[in-house]
Amino acid sequence: MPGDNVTAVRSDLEEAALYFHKYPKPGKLEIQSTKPLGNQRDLALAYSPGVAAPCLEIRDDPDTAADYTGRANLVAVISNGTAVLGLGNIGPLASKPVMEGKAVLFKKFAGIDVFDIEIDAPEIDRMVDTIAALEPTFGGINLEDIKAPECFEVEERLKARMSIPVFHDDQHGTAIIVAAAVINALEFAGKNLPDVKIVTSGAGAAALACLNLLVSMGARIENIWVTDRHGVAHKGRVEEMDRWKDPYVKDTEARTLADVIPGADVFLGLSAAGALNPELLQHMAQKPLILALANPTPEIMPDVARAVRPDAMICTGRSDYPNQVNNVLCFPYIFRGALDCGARAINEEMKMAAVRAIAALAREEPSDVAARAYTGETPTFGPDFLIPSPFDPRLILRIAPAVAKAACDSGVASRPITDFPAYLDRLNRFVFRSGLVMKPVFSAAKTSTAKRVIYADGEEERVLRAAQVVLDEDIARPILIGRPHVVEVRLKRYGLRIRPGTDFELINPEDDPRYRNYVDLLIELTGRRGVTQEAARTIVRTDTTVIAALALRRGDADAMICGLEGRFERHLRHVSQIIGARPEVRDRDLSALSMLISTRGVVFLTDPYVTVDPTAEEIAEMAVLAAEEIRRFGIEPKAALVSHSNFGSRDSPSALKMRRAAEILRETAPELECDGEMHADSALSEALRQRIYPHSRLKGEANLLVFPNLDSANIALTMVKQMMDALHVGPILMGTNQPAHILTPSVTSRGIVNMTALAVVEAAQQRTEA
Ligand SMILES: NC(=O)C1=CN([C@@H]2O[C@H](COP(=O)(O)OP(=O)(O)OC[C@H]3O[C@@H](n4cnc5c(N)ncnc54)[C@H](OP(=O)(O)O)[C@@H]3O)[C@@H](O)[C@H]2O)C=CC1
Ligand SMILES: CC(=O)C(=O)O
Ligand SMILES: [Mg+2]
Repeated sequence: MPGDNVTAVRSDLEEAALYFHKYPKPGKLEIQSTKPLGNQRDLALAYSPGVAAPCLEIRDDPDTAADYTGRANLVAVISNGTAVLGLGNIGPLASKPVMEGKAVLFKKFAGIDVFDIEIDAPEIDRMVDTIAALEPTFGGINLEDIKAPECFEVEERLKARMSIPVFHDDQHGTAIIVAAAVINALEFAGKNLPDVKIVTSGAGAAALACLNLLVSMGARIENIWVTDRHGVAHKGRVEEMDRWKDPYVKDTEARTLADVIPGADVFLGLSAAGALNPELLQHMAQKPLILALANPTPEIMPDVARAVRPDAMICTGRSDYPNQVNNVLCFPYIFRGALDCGARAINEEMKMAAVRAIAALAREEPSDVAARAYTGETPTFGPDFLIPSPFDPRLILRIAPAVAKAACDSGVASRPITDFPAYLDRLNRFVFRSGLVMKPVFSAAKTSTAKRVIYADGEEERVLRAAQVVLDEDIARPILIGRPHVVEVRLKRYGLRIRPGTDFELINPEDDPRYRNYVDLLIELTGRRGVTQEAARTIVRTDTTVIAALALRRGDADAMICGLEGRFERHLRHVSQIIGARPEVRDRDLSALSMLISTRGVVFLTDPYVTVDPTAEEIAEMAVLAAEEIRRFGIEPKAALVSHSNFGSRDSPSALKMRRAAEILRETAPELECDGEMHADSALSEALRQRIYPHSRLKGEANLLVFPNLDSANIALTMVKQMMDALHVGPILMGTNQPAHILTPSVTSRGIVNMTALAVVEAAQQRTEA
């Protein structure tokens, strides 16, 4: 009955996905203007009468559309809804969430703008005519979730008619990533592509394109067996046969998947949930490769497959298991490369370049920067790491240039790239501008050996929500300080699944067995500063920041997070007294670093929270500590000592202080790319800096701004944050003897998760150094 499924019990993930899509605004994307529209003049430029000028330029020279409109960076993700994931023919309207999803992935991973277009066109002619008519709007067409065999003819005819890349993602995006996984898996298993037996479940868009690409790479047709819902594609079969399946038809008595799977080296599932019976795996060859790629539920779940074949290499299309073989690893970057050189098509050379780049990236030794980012825990090439993770920031840096180069070499680029190092530099800047900057920290946190994070504000809704996320994501093992009855009621109220005891440890400030020890430690640490026995007892009962710091100091936790309520200075006083400073900064104040992530990029600021008026020596030290912290993100620091004076233009005390700090840094930290004193705009613009002082040691854009005092740093932080709608990660407290962070009352639950990941990475690093 229609609507029956509405009453079906939804999983937590389904509930969360519905909420995610509905709030705070329905859907996943919106249009944003890239030009100011603040006054009459702007209106006259953007719209009538000014807009006529670019219109006429484009009329006279169509190539200038790339200069005057967003077309060269705009892709259409188009579906008719006939094969949506593995959900089948659910229609164009119901496909819209998937297409919006592809659109945001294009934007996030490769900075490409997308209009998602869902068309009511089940028939080939209508689909082709509709899509071909869109050519003036777009720089490329990404066909999505259109069923076989119609998709093959649609793509063929559009490629012939259109002069922009037309790429059916489910065919070629999938084929490229499958080919990369196959290359790497076979190397690991010690097998050769021409010799391996490949059996498919599915003979649709994705499966046939994968086979065609593997054949072009050396797989032999006689070793390939294709099955679908009607069984083996065999000679004489009439059901669901077409000219695209014909090359794989076998003259055979075999009829079912069970008949053909014995001895198979590769199972390629691009069909539907549960299509592979686990028992069949027993008959596959040694070290088989199982690609169970149906979405959202694979042909077989990895743990079920692993139980039957411990020697297997297993891949799925999902993000919650190792080896995610999903076309998201390909489509953003192949289009990035194609658009950047104005490719008129995506040809075989470009596809092969993508295959090689992806396969090579999985085996690549981590670069210095990546190794730092992953704190040496980068998964290395092997059965559980056959292909890179979708969040690897190097994907765009490897795939896009390889694809663009192949386009230029094969003659399809209308704007060939001549300076590849400069192109790579541009892509690098994109990586650091996107929120991907937090990803290496999350990866490192997941593999950290020091995961116990204690939260002073354990009754707070934001902390409870963050605790749920860090547990789900395996980032940390939370210890919450809070009264059990309060925590319990709130967990229920917010619909959170985590429970004390089983999922996290709870310290009851009113009654905890460790209370005596904590009081003794506090007296020991502060006794000489006049804290009496009675005062210590009261403090430990009432101040959760003190409890968190004492727990950390005693080794009951690896890192602490506090500061959601009350004044920063109060928390800082406790942290300073109980945790203290690292030996090398013991005679100085602690300091803080903040990261701002906006659409314009990532910038770090120090010190917006702690030291009111630091000396030149303290400023130099802060810069060194901040640089160390920034390297944790896999970013090479470029520091500017900012001032109202620009390279000696003023001689006020604070200008002299910053000049002196620059001198100290030149002597004590020559490896740090750093200069000053300078204006903030000179720091952020190489062109401006060059005009004033062409010999600066700082090249490109500074990513670390070191301020002369608390006022300037804090005002800059809050102003930029507000005006740029930037995400604040921090404050990151620097110089403490153990990882301890004092957040601010305005921090969001997402901010707490970010700081937790960072604290866990710091704790792991300290443990390694100890
Ligand atoms: N991981 C990834 O990156 C990708 C995964 N996919 C997944 O692959 C699957 C197929 O997508 P696509 O090729 O675009 O769709 P198509 O509709 O073009 O093809 C589906 C194929 O699967 C077959 N099939 C369906 N159900 C079964 C079953 N129970 N047993 C055996 N065969 C079956 C169909 O056979 P018949 O014709 O007899 O119905 C058809 O051959 C989907 O689950 C999709 O999510 C697709 C692209 C990328
Ligand atoms: C990943 C994808 O494109 C699909 O499952 O259809
Ligand atoms: Mg798809």
